[in-house]
Amino acid sequence: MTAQPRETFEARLRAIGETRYHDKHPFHSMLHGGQCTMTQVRAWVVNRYYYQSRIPMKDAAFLSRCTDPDLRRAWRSRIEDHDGGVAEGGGIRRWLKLAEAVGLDPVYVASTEGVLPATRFAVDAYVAFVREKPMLEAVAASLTELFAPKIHSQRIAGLLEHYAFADDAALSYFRTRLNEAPKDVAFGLAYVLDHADTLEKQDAAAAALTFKTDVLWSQLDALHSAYVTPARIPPGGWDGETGVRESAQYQGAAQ
Ligand SMILES: O=C(O)c1cc(C(=O)O)c2c(n1)C(=O)C(=O)c1cc(C(=O)O)[nH]c1-2
Repeated sequence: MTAQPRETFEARLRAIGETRYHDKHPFHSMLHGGQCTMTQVRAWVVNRYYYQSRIPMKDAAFLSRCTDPDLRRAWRSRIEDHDGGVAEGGGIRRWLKLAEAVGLDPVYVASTEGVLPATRFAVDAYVAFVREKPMLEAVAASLTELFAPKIHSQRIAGLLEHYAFADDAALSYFRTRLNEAPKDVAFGLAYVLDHADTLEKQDAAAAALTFKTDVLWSQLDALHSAYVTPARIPPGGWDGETGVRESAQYQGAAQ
């Protein structure tokens, strides 16, 4: 079957974000609107660390299958963005700065103990998807980043306005992503538009992007179910206390 015209296919991909991206999730409205308690903010930081920690692993899985040196060269900066160098670190270290700012022990957060089972399943499914699926689908799955700069900007503004822990140092992860993501997404989008040259491949790429929106949405469903009243923390989930520093300034309700 004939492929959709490039513009129609791009609009189709963007429409997936319009309807399914996790900026529409109620947990994000609470977080960005200042309605989260500090326990809920900490639960988000603990769980989202797992996603951060697995992103460079999924990019390494991608690179391990990649036979084209040009594609490898373009892709490898994603790992550098998250891991950085020994001295300065990268996105993972910046996420742990956020963990400290909200009163969590970064060693506890980095241990990934307390990560909700559903978060683990969702994130591990993303890594497995990138390891196993055709390269086109693996790239297409990363295109949720098309929609990430908007949510990162909303998050910076919302956290600064509503929470006492938030300052430029605590939020440096998100500011840095605003600079890093556009180059990744421009490359990824061009790759998908160029390589999805049949309707079947376009359908597969759209399905991969939809799958990825599910990966993101499921993580927030897990948080909402565990930590928003009527809270139901599953066995193994963070208990709201472990890893909270005694000196944590920001106890109690959102501030
Ligand atoms: O805060 C967010 O909502 C958000 C979403 C996404 C995304 O859409 O997958 C990423 C990020 N942040 C992010 O910081 C990041 O480094 C990242 C990498 C990837 C990816 O799939 O390779 N997505 C995302």
